Amino acid sequence: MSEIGEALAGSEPATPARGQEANSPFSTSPRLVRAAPLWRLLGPVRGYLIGCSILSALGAAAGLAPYIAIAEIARVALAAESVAAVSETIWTWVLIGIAGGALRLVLVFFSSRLGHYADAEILHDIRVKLVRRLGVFPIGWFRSVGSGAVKKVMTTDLEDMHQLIAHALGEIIGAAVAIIVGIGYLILVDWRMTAVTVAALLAWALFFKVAMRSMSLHLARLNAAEARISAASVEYADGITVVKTFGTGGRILERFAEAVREHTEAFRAWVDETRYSSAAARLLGSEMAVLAVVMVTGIWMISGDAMQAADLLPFLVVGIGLPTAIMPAVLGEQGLRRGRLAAGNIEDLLSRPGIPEALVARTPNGHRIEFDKVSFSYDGVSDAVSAVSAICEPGTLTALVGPSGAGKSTLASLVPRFYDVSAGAIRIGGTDIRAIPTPLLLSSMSLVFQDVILLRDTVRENIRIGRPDASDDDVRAAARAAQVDHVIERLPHGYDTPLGTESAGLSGGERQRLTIARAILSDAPIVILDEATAALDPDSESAVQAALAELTAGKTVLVIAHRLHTIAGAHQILVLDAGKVAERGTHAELIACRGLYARMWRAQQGGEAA
Ligand SMILES: Nc1ncnc2c1ncn2[C@@H]1O[C@H](COP(=O)(O)OP(=O)(O)OP(=O)(O)O)[C@@H](O)[C@H]1O
Repeated sequence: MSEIGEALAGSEPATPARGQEANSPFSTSPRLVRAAPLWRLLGPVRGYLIGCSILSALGAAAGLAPYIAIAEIARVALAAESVAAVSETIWTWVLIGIAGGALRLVLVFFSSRLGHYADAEILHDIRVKLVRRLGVFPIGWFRSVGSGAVKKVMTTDLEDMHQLIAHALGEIIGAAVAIIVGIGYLILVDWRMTAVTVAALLAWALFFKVAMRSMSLHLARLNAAEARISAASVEYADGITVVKTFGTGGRILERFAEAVREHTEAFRAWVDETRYSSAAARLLGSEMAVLAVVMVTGIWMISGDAMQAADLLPFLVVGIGLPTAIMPAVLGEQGLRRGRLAAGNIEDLLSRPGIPEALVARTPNGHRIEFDKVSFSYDGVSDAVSAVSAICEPGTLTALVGPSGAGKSTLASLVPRFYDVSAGAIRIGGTDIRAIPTPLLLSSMSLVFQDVILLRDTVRENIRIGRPDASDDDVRAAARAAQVDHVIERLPHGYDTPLGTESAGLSGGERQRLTIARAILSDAPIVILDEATAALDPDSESAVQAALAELTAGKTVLVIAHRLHTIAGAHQILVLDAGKVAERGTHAELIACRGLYARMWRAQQGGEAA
């Protein structure tokens, strides 16, 4: 529990996101790409980015100097009677050209460094915020959204942010400044020729705009498809055992294929939409097209004495370079668009409400659990748990039994607030659990679930999660109490053996006892067990039962059990049926009343005897 508690302790209050649209990884509707989330997210590094932009702008302006110098040298030389007469001016332009080129290198270098500083800082900041935020989401949210969608935000969206901050921003600003300075210079040379050149560029821009018309929509569709592929891949990897066992992977592979198909279709639609206009734009925007326009107009003006021949040179040197300068701006714009989309997704995740925390936090007085007319519905339509009332006293064991789907796991998961009750209240020590700070609530209970979750860490650290400050001796004592000490000693590096996904070859029962050792170490006063001894062989089961007896002694214990003989000694048994408490009492009382429990007991005894 304490790892969850720690994540929660570091949580930050949610920042409400303004003006957000329904968005991709967490919904299927396409997002409107907006700048506001990006602007807010980049808040901490705006200083760096402004510096990076200024240096990039100055670098781009300086980068034009060599071209302008070449054009000016040619103009001066052509206009002069002898080159010797203008040699001083020519050398000045040579120096300006060389200095401009050198300055550009220096400025671009520092601009890029600032961009990467900003990138490293903001991505670290966002990653930390995201991880903290994930810690405050109700577990139910992860189940409904899928870890693949979260993974997409943590990988693809962060990569898009990196591309934007470290590369696209500088490229866009550099290109914009190069175009403005270039056009400004050409206006000084001849405004009429400049007008013709700019008109050619505008025609190109128009074609490109048409080509990019539905880019935003397609990008959102591609984005959503990527999220689905990611979710399906994670599902496939998680369920690989089932997939291999049954050969085809059935629905999982179908979902994966569906996501890939959707991605291909979205990509094809995007290519179809843009291929003609983009090809035409490329042709019109190529240097040759602009050169043709400049040459024809220039020669026409020169032959009509409307312009001097030397004035054509700047248009040939600088003017035809403008389309080349536009491309980085266009590519950078795509980076900006992706970055804005990514920022929207990230902000969505950061602003998603976590578990609501009470304004006035209260501390429970003891560890008595009280269910007071508790109802809960997953879909808001039908109740999975309906008006359940019960009291679990400290030092007693309450068992939840009932047919499959009766609501046992749901009721148990309401106690650690994996979900919040829809009606009624759960109190611990007389305090509504919604008023208890979540880290305190979670640290007051040990949860031992059917799914054994071991982390990629040593055996020792896997147990120590239960109490991070526990000494090695405490860890060993907990392992002994959980009957797993001798198993650990036999591992290649004992307590220092790293556990991978295969958990160093530990059996199911041994893995379960490891998590029980973790719970014993945390020594929380409330224990919730969900099917802890399911699917074990008799030897493992008796070892696990002994470990559990050690864990639960003197605690407030809530056990979900299918095999009734394991809870026949419970102080109280709640028999759930269709979300309601159908019967309650001790084993003897329930057998005597010959109801649902007695039937289940007889059926199991018969089954076991057979
Ligand atoms: N995450 C979920 N989303 C929607 N419905 C759910 C979810 N989990 C359970 N349910 C539904 O809620 C009801 C109660 O399920 P729950 O898992 O609590 O029953 P259970 O008694 O623990 O069953 P089992 O013994 O089979 O584990 C069932 O109808 C189930 O389909």
